[in-house]
Amino acid sequence: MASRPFIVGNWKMNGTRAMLSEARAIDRAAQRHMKVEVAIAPPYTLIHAVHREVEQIGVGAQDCHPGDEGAFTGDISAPMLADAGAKFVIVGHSERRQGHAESNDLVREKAQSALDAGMQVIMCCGEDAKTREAGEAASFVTKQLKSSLPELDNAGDILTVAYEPIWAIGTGNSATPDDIAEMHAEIRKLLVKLYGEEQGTGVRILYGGSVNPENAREILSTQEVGGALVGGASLTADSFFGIALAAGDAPEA
Ligand SMILES: O=C[C@H](O)COP(=O)(O)O
Repeated sequence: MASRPFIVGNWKMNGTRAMLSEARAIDRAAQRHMKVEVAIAPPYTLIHAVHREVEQIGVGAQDCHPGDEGAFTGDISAPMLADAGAKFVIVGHSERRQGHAESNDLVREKAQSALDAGMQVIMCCGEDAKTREAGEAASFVTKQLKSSLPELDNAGDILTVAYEPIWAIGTGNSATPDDIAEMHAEIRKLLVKLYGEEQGTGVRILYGGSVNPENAREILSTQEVGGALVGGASLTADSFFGIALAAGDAPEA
């Protein structure tokens, strides 16, 4: 089982070169707090620049096309991302699944493409409010995940799962520790079933959805939470590192 908590900032469609100073500040803080693994996924336009500026943190992408190259105007392939310095790709984020009508099959192809290009994958999953209210959150998420995950021999080394209930994203309304623990236990069961005991328990399961420096400690000490996928609060080094500090017992910066 990977031991260090993994704190990933998803900058979404935010950031110009002016944000490179935040990336540098996050990197400096990460160099002082090695008990936590820190990464950011800036927009495509900043991946190479961030990669060149940082030493300690991981740099990844927020999506990729499933193909390697071709006539796909506006798309970016996994090999291009790897070439730009990306070490991982987030796939299946609800903002892609909903806003771009991405199916589980497409998400799985994207994940495979990222892995083929030598990168790791952060696979997102999560239910909407209606599904949770209907009491179907666990069955929805496990089905979504099962259909989105590629076949793997070494899942523990190259795969991270991020549980992000859609109703918690950007709302200030994070899921309760009990709800998170319950869902992560279901996800862990599925991972062990798909990849076997050793590899399945090695996959880190992140929680995402309104994580901030104030609620991070409670969320990150919840059973089976291996880290956080952070949106809004990852946009400044101060708030993002407040979360990273809560993830470990590192001294204050
Ligand atoms: O990828 C990150 C998640 O969508 C969470 O976003 P948030 O922290 O702004 O709620």
